Formats: sequence, C-alpha cells, structure tokens
Amino acid sequence: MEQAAPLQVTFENLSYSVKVRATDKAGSDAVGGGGLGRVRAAFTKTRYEDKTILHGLTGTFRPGRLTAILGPSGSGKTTLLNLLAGHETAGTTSGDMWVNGRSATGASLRLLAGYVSQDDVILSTQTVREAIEMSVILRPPPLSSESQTADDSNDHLASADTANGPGGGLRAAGEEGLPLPAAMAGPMSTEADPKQRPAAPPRGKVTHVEQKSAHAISLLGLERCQDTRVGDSSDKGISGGERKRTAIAQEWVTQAPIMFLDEPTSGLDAHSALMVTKQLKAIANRGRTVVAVLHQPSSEMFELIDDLLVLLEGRVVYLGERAGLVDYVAALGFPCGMYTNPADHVFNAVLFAHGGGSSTPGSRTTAAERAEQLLEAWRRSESAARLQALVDGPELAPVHASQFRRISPPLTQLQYLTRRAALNAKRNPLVINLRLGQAVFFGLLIGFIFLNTENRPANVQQQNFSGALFFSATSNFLLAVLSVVNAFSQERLVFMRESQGGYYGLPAYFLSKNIIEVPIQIIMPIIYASISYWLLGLRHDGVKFLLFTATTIALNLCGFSFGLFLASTFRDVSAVLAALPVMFLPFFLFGGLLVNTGNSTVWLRWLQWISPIKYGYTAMMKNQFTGYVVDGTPIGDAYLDAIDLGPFSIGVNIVFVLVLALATWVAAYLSLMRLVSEKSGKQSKRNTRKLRQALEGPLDARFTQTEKEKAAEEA
Ligand SMILES: Nc1ncnc2c1ncn2[C@@H]1O[C@H](COP(=O)(O)OP(=O)(O)OP(=O)(O)O)[C@@H](O)[C@H]1O
Repeated sequence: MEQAAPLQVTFENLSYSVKVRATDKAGSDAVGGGGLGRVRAAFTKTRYEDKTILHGLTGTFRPGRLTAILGPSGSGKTTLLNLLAGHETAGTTSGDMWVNGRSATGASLRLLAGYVSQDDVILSTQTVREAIEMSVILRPPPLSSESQTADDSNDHLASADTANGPGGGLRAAGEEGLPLPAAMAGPMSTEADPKQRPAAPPRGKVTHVEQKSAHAISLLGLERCQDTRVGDSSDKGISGGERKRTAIAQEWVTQAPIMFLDEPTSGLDAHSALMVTKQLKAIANRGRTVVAVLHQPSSEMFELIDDLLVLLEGRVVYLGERAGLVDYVAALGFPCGMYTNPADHVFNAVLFAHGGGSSTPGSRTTAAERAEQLLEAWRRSESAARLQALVDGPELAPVHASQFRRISPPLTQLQYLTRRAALNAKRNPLVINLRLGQAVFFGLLIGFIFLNTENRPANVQQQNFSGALFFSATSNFLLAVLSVVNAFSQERLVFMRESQGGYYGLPAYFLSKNIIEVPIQIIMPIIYASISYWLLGLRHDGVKFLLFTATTIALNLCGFSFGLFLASTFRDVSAVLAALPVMFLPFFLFGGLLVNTGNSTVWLRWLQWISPIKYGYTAMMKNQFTGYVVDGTPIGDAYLDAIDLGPFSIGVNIVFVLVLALATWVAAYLSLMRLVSEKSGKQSKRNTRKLRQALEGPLDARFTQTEKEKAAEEA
C-alpha cells in the first residue's frame, strides 16, 4: 500500500484586502457643516476603499510540527488562518499557495484541512460523545483502512507514552506514524501530562465509530464530561475548555492531514491551555501539519511549539524554529531575562514596535520606526533566508487521493440528521410543548369566545363566523411562521459551521428538517381544529370538518415555509421581526375580511393573489356558508356574494395555499444555498474535482526548476 506523504503548506507574497467604507473627509466636513451639510451627506453615495490586512506574506508550515501564530491584536492572525483554511472569501486575495509544491487555494485546502474556529458552535442538546461520533459518522477519516489502523496504533503508542508520566515524553514526529524527512523531525522537549491516561481498551463488540470517538475522548481528556450535554448560555452544559477540546476532537477524528486552529487555548485556565497544547503537539507528532493561533502562551506551552510565525501589522517579522526566536530577538536589541517567559518577551518586543510599549515622546525612535526596523531586520536575517530555502524546496510528493477529506453518502447524512433532529426535539421539549400549548389554548380561546354561535341570529352568525374563521386562518399561519423563525434562527450558526466543516450537504439537512417539522405542522392544526370546530358550532358535517382541518394544515405548512425562508434570508431574529410586519400586514389586509377585495384599490388588488390568508380564509368561509340556512332562511350564498371572495372553489383555494407553500419552500432552499456558497464559495462537484486534480497533479512550474537543478547537481 502506497504511503501518503506528509503535507507542507507554503505561501508566497500572500496579500489580502477587503473593501471598507471610505472615511470621506469631504463628507465628514459636510456633516460638521450644519444642517444642509448633514442632509447632503445623507444622500451622498457611500464610497468604498481597499483595506489591506495581509501584506505579501511568505512562509511555510511543515508537517510533523506544531506551528504557532503570534502577534498583537489586529495583526492579521485570524485572517491568515481563515484565508489558508478557505474560510475567508469576502475580500481579494493575491499571491500563491501550494501544498507539496502543487498549486492550491483556500478552497482546495479545505479539502485537506480540519478547522477549529474561535467560536465553536456545537448543537447544545448533543453530548460530547455524540458530537464527536457525529464527526466520525459524517466525515469518515480520509486514510484507507490499513494506514488508518497504523495511525490509530500510533495514537495508542503516543497515548501510552503520554501515560508514562513525566520523563516518558511524547513520541517525536517521524519516530512512529508517517515517515518524515529528517530535516522536518523537530526535537521534542515535552513532559507528558500524567492525567492523560488512555481509555481502557473497549470490551465486547464495539463499533468503529465508538472506538474512534472513545480514542479521541481519551486523547483530549474528555472522559469526565463525555455524557454531558454541550449546552449554551441559557442551558449550561460543559465548560468553555471542554467545548474547545470537543471541537478539537471533532477535527482530530477526521484524521485530516492538516489542522488549523484559531485560539484553541483562549479562555482556558493555565492547566487546560497547557493540556490542549500538549494534545496539539501529540497530533503534530503523528506527521500532521498543525497550525494554531495562540494568545500569550505560558513558558511551558512555548516550549512545546516547534515553529513560530510572528505577525505585526499584517507582515511577517519572524517565521522559523521556536528555539531560534529568543536569540533572534536578542540580536535585535531585546535580550530576554533569565526568569522572563520567552513568549511574553517576544510579545513585548513586538508590541513595543507596534506602539503599545514604553515608547515615549522623548525616545529616540518612534514606534513606527521600530516596526520598520523589525521588518527590515527580518528581511535581511539569516532566518528569513532559511525560510526562503524551505519555501523554494518544499515536500514534493503529490497529495495522495486517500488524504482528501471524505463526506458520508447523502443517505447516511439524511438518516443521521433526521435521528439527531428527533433527539434534539425530544431533549428540548419546551419547543414542542409550547406549540402544543398554543394549539390547545387558541382552540379553546376561539371556541369559548364564539361558543354556540350556531344558535344566534343570522346577522350575529355571519359576523362571528367571519371573525372566528379569519382568526383561525391568521393564527395558524402566523404561529407556524414564528415557531420556525425561533427554532431555525438558533440553529442557523450550527448549520453554517457544520456545512462549512463538511459534515453534510444542504439537501440532507433541508430534508431532515422537513421530515421532523412537517409532521408537527400537521398534528398541531389537527388538535386546533378538533377543539375549536365543535365549540364554535361550525356545520355538523364530517366532510366539512375535514375540509376545515385540511385548510388549517395547508396554512401551517405555508407558514412553516415562510418562516424557513425568512430565517434563512435574514441574519438575525431582530431583522426577521422587523421584516415580518412589512411582509405580512398586507397579507392580513387583503385576507378577505378587512377589505372587500373585489372593490379595493385597483392597482393594489393583486396583493390578494399572493396572500395565503386570503385563500385559507376563503376556503373556510365557503366551507361554512355555501348553502347555509338559518331558521329555514338561506343566508349563506347571498352573504358570500356580498363579500366577494373570488371565483375559486374550496379545493382550489386549498391548492393555492399549498402552491404558495411550495414556492416559498423552494425560495427557502435557494436562500440557504446562497448562504452556504457566500461563506464557502462554489462547492459543485466539478469545482471540487478540479481542485483535487491540481493537488494530485504535477508540480507547479515554480518548483520544477528546482527539481531540474537538483538533478543536474546529482549528475
Ligand atoms: N472583513 C473585514 N473588514 C474590515 N476589516 C477587517 C475585516 N477582517 C479583518 N479586518 C481587520 O483586519 C485586522 C486583522 O484582523 P484579525 O482578526 O486577523 O486580527 P487578529 O490578529 O486575529 O486579532 P485578535 O488577536 O484581536 O483576534 C483588524 O484590524 C481587523 O479589524
């Protein structure tokens, strides 16, 4: 079996800029220039200008090594990580990226890399173990079973080493696992954490998924909380550190050969931060390329880092071995004291240059000059020359097909997501109980308000039934909208993170959501109709009851689709709530009760044709009043003629509600599709195939020259 090569990520002259609102001097002057100026400014077209965040970065991240990105706040650490991981797509990128000398982009790196973001949004009702198992099921490890087993056994070895306690030491990269070039195997200088004991070997029949997640739980020290729900701000679950480690475990199990992590230790106590760093080191030791943004690492954490990239104002001021950094900074005039944390020292040196240090107005060099000196010193340094050599001569083995991240078949995704959604609903019964409560409450309320209407005088019946049926149509529609908006707005972030992380595709997610939600949108109106219909005293006829129920079901389904559309189109609930009245009040106005739609303003009359309330209300009214007789006097048909609800029959009106439901349902799907492609770029199969071909294909011309030179030298 052909061994997959370790992967080296290289970039050269990488720049990134975004469009920002121009700080328009003329405009601001106008604003300051009195009322007229303010009015003029309000109508002035917004101008945008480019803001460059990363300025021509050159560097490389080597396999089998833990690389940390350090730098002051705002120096571009997250932007660089996101750009490489393919999660930063809004701005303009220039420069080159390669994986093992093959031309790459952020999108192609996403096919190879795991990514842990700063905000790990995990479904709050899942337990830690379930969240990790989900990752194993939906994102099966990319390596073939043979090499995967080898990797697993290496993990066990490493865990065993870890368990040896102080002095046992973790296994150095290249000793076990994927073979590494000698130059890449960095020295290991870590002590193992005695708390990190491997889980007892599973007994009995254990599935691959259970085994893999048990292993990750053990490696990340999550045994104690493995059956605790993740929780959220309103329903406390695991701690912040445990959540971070769960997110890392979710990426670890995919065995992606590259891992990018944005501040995996922020918000953790010193011990947890050290533990996480040790675990990252252990992962890197298995030949993976691990790159993490770290904030102020302790000296123990600092010792675990192999390579460091220090950024200042979007520029590289150091990229190379951690061991050489302190001397490098000392040579620049910042000697590190014996008892000073080297990470703090480096940080202070850079911060000083950045303008946050003790630079006083009287000091001979200004902060800007110091920053320029640091950048200039880096350009002329030996470390930069060494880095350039690594950039010029990267790992050259092609990316192996088995190294690409895999995604489970759509049917597996659908089955898993449906089961998860059902479990989520069961564990979060408040949502369903509220819906049930609403159906019962409104059924009883309307029933008792209009109790025994059928025994009242004809004119009272006309008024009461009209009001009750209009209320039934609007409440069924609106409650469905609100329930979906509420549920989906909360889930939206989880969906974005998981779909970007390659857990599943949109079709499986969308379908699973419908499989769980649609039955609820059918059962609730049945409950509402069963209570209200008989209390109201609507016509005692089984078929008419069924038609009334069918109308309420159609309105609920339509409300569900509208809610889904709104929640997927607007970014937060407050925007949805602002849009809701603007969209729906015209629907209510043209619902058939408030305005005689046949005689309303001509150029606004079309609104009735897109109002689901109008169709639903008309179906209910015709169901009640067609051929309706009170005390031997037929009153129904004349009344229907007077209020002019249109020519369509009951069945056709119900069908129109369903057509509107279907159209909005499709719009909701398209809106989600737009959301996904906005964040992750186009993910078509053809695109993916092209990106893979580039990574598996021949070397980029940038490196072929080097190959020829090498061959000539050898000759
Ligand atoms: N989309 C954007 N629009 C405008 N400015 C942006 C955008 N993205 C990033 N920036 C700016 O680019 C700079 C770098 O941001 P980035 O988040 O990469 O910094 P960072 O080094 O990770 O900071 P921190 O350590 O505080 O997280 C910041 O000044 C930020 O305001």
